[in-house]
Amino acid sequence: MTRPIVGIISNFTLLNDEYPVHTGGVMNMDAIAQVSGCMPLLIPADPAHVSVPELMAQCDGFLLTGGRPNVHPEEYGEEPTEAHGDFDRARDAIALPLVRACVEAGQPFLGICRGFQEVNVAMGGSLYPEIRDLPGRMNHRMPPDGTLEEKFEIRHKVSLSKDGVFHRIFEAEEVMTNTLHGQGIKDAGPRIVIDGVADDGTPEAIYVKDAPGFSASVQWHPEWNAQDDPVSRPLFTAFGEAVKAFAQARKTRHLQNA
Ligand SMILES: N[C@@H](CCC(=O)NCCCC(=O)O)C(=O)O
Repeated sequence: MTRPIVGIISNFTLLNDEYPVHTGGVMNMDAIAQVSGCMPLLIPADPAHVSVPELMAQCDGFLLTGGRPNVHPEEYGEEPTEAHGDFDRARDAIALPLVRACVEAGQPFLGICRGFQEVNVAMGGSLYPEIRDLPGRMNHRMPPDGTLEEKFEIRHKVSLSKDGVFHRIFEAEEVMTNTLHGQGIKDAGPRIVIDGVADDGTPEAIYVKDAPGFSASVQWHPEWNAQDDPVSRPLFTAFGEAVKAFAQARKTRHLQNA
């Protein structure tokens, strides 16, 4: 039996500073294959290569991965400044309409870090360019130097809404997470529910109100140590179950209409 397919939204990278490639972290693939129980398929996030309807037809769910470049502020009605850093307009052009199409169709997605920010922007929200510059906020960026273990180290608490979506997934009202981001949610989109926050008030866990499918998204990186981490594992398991249910329902519909 074939596994349901999870499209992994890639990042544009210049290999050796010159050779253009679409990349996806192996830890994302491991999490989807080994914890969610689905087949990971790397998606070139560029409308020159793929369209949203094609992706929706071929994949059963999507992992909106982390990525260094920031969502372009024009997507939420602001002018770019130096503080906004680098962009990936091709990924914006695929990921943002893909989120809206998935919400509409009830197709599951899991947003991680940049992916979490994409979900908020796609649903009408905005972002701060650099949250460590805001009064009372801590630095959520990874240490600039050090090993991968040090960069992905568990660094802060996230408090979850009682009886909310994430409380039910984790069976806990507080979880400990890593943190590797500079931006953060400014205004939440009208249907974005902030279901988890860090101690400094930074939104960390969201979902889309009344979305018919799985839409949980997190500002941290659960793909790190996904098999063993007590927070990552239930999140990828819940996502996998949602993708399997969506794939099965779609198959049943196709058979009924054949
Ligand atoms: N650009 C955003 C999102 C940060 C993010 O996704 N970081 C992960 C980077 C992982 C990598 O380098 O591949 C921000 O800084 O807020």
